Amino acid sequence: MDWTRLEKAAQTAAETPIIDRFADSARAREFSVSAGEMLFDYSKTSMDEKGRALLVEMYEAAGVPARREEMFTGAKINETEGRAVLHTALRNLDGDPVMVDGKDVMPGVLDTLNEMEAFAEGIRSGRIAAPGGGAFTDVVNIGIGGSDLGPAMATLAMAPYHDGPRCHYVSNVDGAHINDVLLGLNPASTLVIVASKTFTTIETMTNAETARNWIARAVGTDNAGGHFAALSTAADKTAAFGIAEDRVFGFEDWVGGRYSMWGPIGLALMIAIGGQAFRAFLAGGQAMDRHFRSAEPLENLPVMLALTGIWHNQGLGYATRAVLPYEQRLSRLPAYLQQLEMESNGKGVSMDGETLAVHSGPVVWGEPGTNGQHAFYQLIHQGTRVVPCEFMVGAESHEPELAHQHRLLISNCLAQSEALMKGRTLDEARVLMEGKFEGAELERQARHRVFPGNRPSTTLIYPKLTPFVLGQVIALYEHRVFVEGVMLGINSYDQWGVELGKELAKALEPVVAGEVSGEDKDGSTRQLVGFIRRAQGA
Ligand SMILES: O=P(O)(O)OC[C@H]1O[C@H](O)[C@H](O)[C@@H](O)[C@@H]1O
Repeated sequence: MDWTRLEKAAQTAAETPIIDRFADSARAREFSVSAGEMLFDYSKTSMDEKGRALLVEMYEAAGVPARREEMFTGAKINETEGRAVLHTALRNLDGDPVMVDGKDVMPGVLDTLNEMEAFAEGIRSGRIAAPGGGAFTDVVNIGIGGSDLGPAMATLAMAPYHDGPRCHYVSNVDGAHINDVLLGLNPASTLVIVASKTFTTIETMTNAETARNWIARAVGTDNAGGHFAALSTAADKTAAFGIAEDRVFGFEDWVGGRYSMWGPIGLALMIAIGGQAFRAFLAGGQAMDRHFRSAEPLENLPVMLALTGIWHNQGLGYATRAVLPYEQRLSRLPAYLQQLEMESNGKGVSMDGETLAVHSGPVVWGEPGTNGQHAFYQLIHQGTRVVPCEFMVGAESHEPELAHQHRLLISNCLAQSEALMKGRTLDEARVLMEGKFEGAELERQARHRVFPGNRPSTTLIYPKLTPFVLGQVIALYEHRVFVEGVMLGINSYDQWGVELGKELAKALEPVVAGEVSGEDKDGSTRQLVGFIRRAQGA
């Protein structure tokens, strides 16, 4: 990969102010791409035709199209774990064969989907009732990371379609989390879903134990099992926990945790919105898969989203990107994308173990607009670092009676990208302040009101945040991560970087408990443990 060539091309292109590019009346159209009814406009960036051609050349040279076929057809592209990467099979609703180790995985995927649906509809209708009688009123999903963020994000996003029992999510090992969630619930009518791919994650297993005690105290140990279901790849461990086989929805190791909401990990979402809406969500993902697999690079939305990301991060050195949904119901999307993007592409070595020649994936962060405007946009507009912004907004809302609010929302979204690009010159700021100040004070006041402008942003517009559109958006971001990962030459599907902390936490627990001295620890760690133990009166 000729990263130096990209850096030079990007720096040269960035010398032209973004706004000047609109002298070409075709700029907006030519630097936009659509998939279905969704439009991605990347014209408010410094990317020019030459730079884009280079990016496409690099995309081809990295072998992305061939790798993409390998992913869709079940090759073991997660090389460090020797696994296929087949979350796309979970939304392959037509059941076209997908082979792993010579076996078609689709019959199993579709059977599990049907079983999940039968269970979810049973819970929704009350046909599957609590052991003491009566329908379940509340569902508590206990999981963390990929076993939490997807369904939790989507349950919020799909509020207008939520007609099933209330759904709650507990992830943190901090006892405050489960305590506060359970506080308002009636154990006799609560279903607990233990969601863990491995069924070994300490946070989840600890919370599951707490929930089991809470249920058992109220309904008796014998009845507790009827309040549980499990989502996991580890059938032996779910059985050992005491969850009946017909309450376990399994999946295979070729589904990564952060890619797993399309299958059993999406059960709580399915209970919330029903099987039909959940299938519409899958269909949205499947539509994006087809688009990604067949469209030429310049017509390919995930590819262009990825190439814009590479342009900003590896080309121009912008270390972060902000995801700014103008959609309150996507309030957890930035957190979801943090795991998806940073756990996938935050790697320092390439697939073959060599140190990366360029920076890995960027820091991803964000909040919904307009909230962020009243908080951190100050830095985005006037700070010394450039933060490429990814805006997204629906043309329509679910609240037709509040159309004026939606107009305000859209106007704010579009105004922000316009303001970032245009900025405000010193002359303009001076004119604004004339009459209020004069002389040196006018000069000083004006300078504070200058916006450098020329700050890049992209905007994704979709018709309305339906289950289908949510599926498209999530699959879009998954494929963007894939393309960026292949171009960087890394394995986007392992996560060794989370292991060390887990190991050390395990070793520290007896030190914190005072059972082990901790003499081998560094001075800082010893000091912190000592302080905590004294504060606890130990
Ligand atoms: O689903 P689980 O096996 O409980 O894993 C939950 C999460 O924890 C791990 O540490 C990984 O970093 C995540 O990728 C994963 O989603």
